[in-house]
Amino acid sequence: MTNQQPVTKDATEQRQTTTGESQEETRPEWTDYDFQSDAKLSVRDLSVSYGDETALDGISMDIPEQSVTALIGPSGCGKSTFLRCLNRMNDRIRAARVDGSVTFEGDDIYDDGINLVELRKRVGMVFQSPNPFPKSIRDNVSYGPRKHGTVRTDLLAKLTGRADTDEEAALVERSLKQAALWDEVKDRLDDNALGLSGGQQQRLCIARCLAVDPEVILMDEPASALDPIATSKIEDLVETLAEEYTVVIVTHNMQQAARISDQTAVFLTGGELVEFDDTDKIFENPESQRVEDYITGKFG
Ligand SMILES: Nc1ncnc2c1ncn2[C@@H]1O[C@H](COP(=O)(O)OP(=O)(O)OP(=O)(O)O)[C@@H](O)[C@H]1O
Repeated sequence: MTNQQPVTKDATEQRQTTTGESQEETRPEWTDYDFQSDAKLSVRDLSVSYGDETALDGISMDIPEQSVTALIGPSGCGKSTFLRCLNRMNDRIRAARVDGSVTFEGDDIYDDGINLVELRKRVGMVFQSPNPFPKSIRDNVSYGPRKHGTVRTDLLAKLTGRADTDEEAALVERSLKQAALWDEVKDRLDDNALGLSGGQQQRLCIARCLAVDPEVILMDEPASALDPIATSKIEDLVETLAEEYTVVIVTHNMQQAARISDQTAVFLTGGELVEFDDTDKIFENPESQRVEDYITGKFG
């Protein structure tokens, strides 16, 4: 029998927290991910609190373009808060205080004078529960382009014969095809969207997001309310979308993160980003003992 003591990866002394998560030193190099493309979004020293409670604590992270970045971690570690910071959705939460910067193609989105409507057009969002409008499938998709004036279909345009009817039809078709929904709905575009299945509704919400030509798509657990077949369709879709768009996705499902993402960021208790790297590296050989414990199901 050997006399060896069990050692952690970096031999850092560890303590168990009440959540079962052990505490260890966090090293900056574990989050300093050196990816081989341009950064679409650069986050620096981002902290968020809700009243007295810290939800994110000094996060710095670059998000590579045209790829899928997964955000994983136990419940309450700040994944959704982080996602909402990327298009300033936290502005809608009165108690939220945001410090630090998020740069999108050179501009700090937290600067005064940023046009939030334009920002959220370029950095779109898909939510956990499908939330189509109680309107026709067609109107759901064309709602954004009409609002932004990309297509004109108002009464005056119609009366003067200047309505962009063909343009609108083409945009609806393109967006529904991109969202892998066209074949299922092309013969019932005027039906109410609420009559679609949950999975179809979620792909419609993705089509609605795509219709305004975003560059980044933020997804907050987009498949968590769906059955396995609908989930698999969303996963396939996310991988396809990343050929053209930058996708950032929050998921509780680690197999899903491993299947569809190119890189994974692991957040842990206290709103801390512990490790960010290629997804294969995170799942096969993480640097942090806490990340390994989380991934192998020891807590969370
Ligand atoms: N609108 C809010 N008002 C007050 N506190 C909030 C609000 N949203 C989130 N929080 C708190 O901030 C912390 C982080 O929450 P957040 O939802 O970002 O975590 P999460 O990792 O996405 O959790 P989950 O996986 O359960 O969705 C939690 O302690 C949560 O209670």
